[in-house]
Amino acid sequence: MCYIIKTFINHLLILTALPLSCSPLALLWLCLSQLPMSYMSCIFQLSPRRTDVLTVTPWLAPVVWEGTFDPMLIDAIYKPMNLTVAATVFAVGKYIMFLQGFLESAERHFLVGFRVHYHIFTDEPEKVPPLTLAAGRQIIVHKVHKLNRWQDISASRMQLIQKVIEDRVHREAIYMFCLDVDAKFYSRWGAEALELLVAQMHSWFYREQRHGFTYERNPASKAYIPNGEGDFYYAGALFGGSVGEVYKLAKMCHSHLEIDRANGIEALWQEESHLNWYLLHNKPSKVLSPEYMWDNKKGQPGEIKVIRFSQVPKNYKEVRENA
Ligand SMILES: CC(=O)N[C@H]1[C@@H](OP(=O)(O)OP(=O)(O)OC[C@H]2O[C@@H](n3ccc(=O)[nH]c3=O)[C@H](O)[C@@H]2O)O[C@H](CO)[C@H](O)[C@@H]1O
Ligand SMILES: [Mn+2]
Repeated sequence: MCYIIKTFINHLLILTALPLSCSPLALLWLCLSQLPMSYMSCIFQLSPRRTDVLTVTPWLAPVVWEGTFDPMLIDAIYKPMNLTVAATVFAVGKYIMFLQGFLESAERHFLVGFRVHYHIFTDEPEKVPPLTLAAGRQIIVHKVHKLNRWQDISASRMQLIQKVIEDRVHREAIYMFCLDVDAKFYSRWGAEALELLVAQMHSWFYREQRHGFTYERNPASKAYIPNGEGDFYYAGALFGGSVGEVYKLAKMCHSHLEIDRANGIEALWQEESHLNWYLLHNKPSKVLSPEYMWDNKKGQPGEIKVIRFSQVPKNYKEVRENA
């Protein structure tokens, strides 16, 4: 505290020592640009700015909402680490139409200033748009077979995520995120999302009570969550964390999907149901607010100060295989 007061006094002294001919804007800029990190964090962080939403879980994981973090401070901490973050994106069948909008908007808002490896899984590699990416960022294309049912395409992601981590991501990246392709970025989606195991409150369920969540309710399924249990309803469209944690998650969800399949069971929301089971038993160390994967169909209620990433409206019958 002493240090901060001393720094503040120093800044006042700098100000008074400047020639009066300096414009007030230039003075303000000079003053702000001199502020050390500790002083900035004192200004921006030490009073609760969100009291309208849950900002910490009962297991003490932060819930990231606009206003709960200082983006400059976050970047100042993470950028010097020179991290590589992998992102898996599936664009199979007609979903290839979403890829360009996804990638172009990601280049504007997704972990800007970080090294990002986009792992694109598609049955038509020649249709991946030839984009020029920012320095340190690259696209890696993986050819996959198109499965017949959209449910299988969506669920097959767990197995392919597991495999790509084994093949290369474990030595190429520190963190990774697994993202739906039918969405666009609109605003900063940054390093504040990095943690060991990261999940997102589903935009349709963050105000619901537990009994309203669409968990799998069949006790014979490996995704079964009994009534009265559960924390949040997490989105299948976005999860991530350290490469090691995502590997454990994908491997277990894949194995549970296989066990269910062998027993002739398909959970209500396929891999999303298994993801919710996994996250109930392995609590995420950071929870992202619905800002991080919104659905514009819901408008913009007061607590959503920023829409960072949001689903593109689509006609399911047109884009999904065998819908
Ligand atoms: C916001 C959210 O939580 N979305 C989930 C939800 O609806 P969604 O409507 O978001 O599912 P979806 O149709 O977008 O499918 C999920 C993702 O699978 C990929 N894909 C799917 C079909 C296809 O023909 N080609 C293709 O590439 C693509 O990356 C897509 O973004 O339910 C799905 C159940 O299966 C998944 O759990 C989604 O993550
Ligand atoms: Mn989607």
